[in-house]
Amino acid sequence: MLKAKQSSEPIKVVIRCKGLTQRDIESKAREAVTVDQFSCEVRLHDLANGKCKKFTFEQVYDEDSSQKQVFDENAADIVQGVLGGYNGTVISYGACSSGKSFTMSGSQEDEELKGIVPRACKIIFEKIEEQEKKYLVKASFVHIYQGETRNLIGKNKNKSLKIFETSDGQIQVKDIKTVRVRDAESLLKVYRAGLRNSYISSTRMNAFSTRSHMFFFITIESEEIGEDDKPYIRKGVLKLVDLAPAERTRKTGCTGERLKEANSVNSSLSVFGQVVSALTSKKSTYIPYRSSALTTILRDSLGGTSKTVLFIHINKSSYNYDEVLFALKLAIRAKLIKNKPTLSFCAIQNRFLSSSQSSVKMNSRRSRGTEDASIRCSKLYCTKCTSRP
Ligand SMILES: Nc1ncnc2c1ncn2[C@@H]1O[C@H](COP(=O)(O)OP(=O)(O)OP(=O)(O)O)[C@@H](O)[C@H]1O
Repeated sequence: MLKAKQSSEPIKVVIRCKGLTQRDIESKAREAVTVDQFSCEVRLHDLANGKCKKFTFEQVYDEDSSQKQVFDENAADIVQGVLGGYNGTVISYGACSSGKSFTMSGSQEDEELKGIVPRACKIIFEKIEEQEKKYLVKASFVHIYQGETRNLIGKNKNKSLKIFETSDGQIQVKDIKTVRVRDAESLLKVYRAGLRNSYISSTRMNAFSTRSHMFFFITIESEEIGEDDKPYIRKGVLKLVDLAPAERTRKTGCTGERLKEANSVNSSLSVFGQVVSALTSKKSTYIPYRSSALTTILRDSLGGTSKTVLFIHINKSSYNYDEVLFALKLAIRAKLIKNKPTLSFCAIQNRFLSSSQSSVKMNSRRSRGTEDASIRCSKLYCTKCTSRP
């Protein structure tokens, strides 16, 4: 694989605030966070002693931000990049009930409240329709529950899947279920089917709290004829990641199985924080990606070749002061992570997408047992890889 020198760019860190809930108001909580959307400053007020901490980011959304605005200004470019042959990642991080799933999934019924995933599904096929090229779109949906990676779709949902590294350094999930899709509706159907299988429980903070880290992968390949009249393939993988909440168990009041889940999530999020710290510290010589399944899967997204947006969600209530401070400190560090987005553009020996099918063309080659979540070059059809500006 020939690799041109890629320029590095920081990952984009976006703060999204959620206002006081009825419950906050009833419990006499006050707003501890104020936002200046023009200067992109978040101010965290310690109401007990009148002190205020200030943090500045590239993009900050107050509670009145619309789902469309959030998608258009942050995720649309990532989706466009994936259609063009880059890997792209959107990560939704935050404490319990801070709005992570609202940002990723949103409402299924109300068009205006639809989140990033349904909007991405729609726009992918709108863009494909505008092109002359042939496309192949595939989806996978896995989650990490109590440290184990499992399919959220397909038959074997209880099987623990192995994550491994190939000889050329790619991270793969063995036996990941992959579905080929022809339109936005089928893609969204895969997502919804997976969501129905996800683990959601009621906690003191949220009646529908996510108990596992969820990864929806959309792989897009397109075929085109290059300037040398030979066929080429572009391949990009979109990772849409809804993390389980960083949770103070004394606040959420969980016990038994819920407590085990929370401890497992907290430990993987702690490794997430360590990876962010290691990537942004001049002193560190080792990045502990392998210390959790979560960071192993996210290796390409944090300090790798993906274009990445990290949403940090915060509750404005004074009740959440400690969690907000923790999340903002993580966000400030994450701003310093640099990725090197790399185009996957491979010459192939034969055209592999049939011209008799419309819009999205299906690949006739046999599917492999293992599908890759972050592959840059499939040896199945690659004769050489190169990069284009
Ligand atoms: N920006 C927002 N505007 C309006 N409602 C919101 C917003 N963010 C979150 N909500 C509402 O707050 C509630 C909790 O949000 P959500 O389930 O997305 O939180 P979460 O961070 O995913 O929670 P958990 O970590 O417990 O799974 C939901 O009812 C959701 O609709």
